[in-house]
Amino acid sequence: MALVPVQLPAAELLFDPGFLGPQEADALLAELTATIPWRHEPIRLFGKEVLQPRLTAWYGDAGATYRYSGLTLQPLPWLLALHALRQRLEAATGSRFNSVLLNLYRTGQDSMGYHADDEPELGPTPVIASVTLGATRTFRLKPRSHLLPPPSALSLSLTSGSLLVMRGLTQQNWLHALPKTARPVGPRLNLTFRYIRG
Ligand SMILES: O=C(O)CCC(=O)C(=O)O
Ligand SMILES: [Fe+2]
Repeated sequence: MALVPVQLPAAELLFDPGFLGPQEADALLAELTATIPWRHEPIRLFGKEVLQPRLTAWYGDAGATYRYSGLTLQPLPWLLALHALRQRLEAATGSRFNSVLLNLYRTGQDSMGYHADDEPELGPTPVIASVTLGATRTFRLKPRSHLLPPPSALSLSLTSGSLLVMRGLTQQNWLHALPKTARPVGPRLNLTFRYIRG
């Protein structure tokens, strides 16, 4: 399948529900779930130290260090499967990536709050390629408060094997989140490929 634009004001969003086939997505989910040294990182939230509601891992080229929420993450060297996925994403998007953040949402209680991927090392108009494996979860985008009149929020159902690309002004004008769900859902693994400026 192919990347198709998703209409969103003051943003550039593309979606391909079939970037990976179902069997390929299942096989990659099983391999990565088993082989990644998952970390459960603390973050500071309103001055208090708490554990993130998800497991994470960071892979990339040497030197692609990533700072967020007071953490400095050193990348692990590329696994073969992640390196191969990076090459396919570079071909599909025409953009380069030197790192990937993996998030494992173990259950519907794991989540990610509203944020923008707007760390300085990503630059002003980052290209973020987001691949989903496993359970379908709802991804939400809401406009930042400076967008007037405020456009409507958007919910996208991110299914296994799908690819969502956020680029252009998306991070400057919108926030995104992966909310908890009360539905009983299995694990979901999300990979966001990024380019960190050295
Ligand atoms: O899990 C997702 O779909 C979103 C992950 C995300 O926003 C991030 O890693 O910055
Ligand atoms: Fe994000």
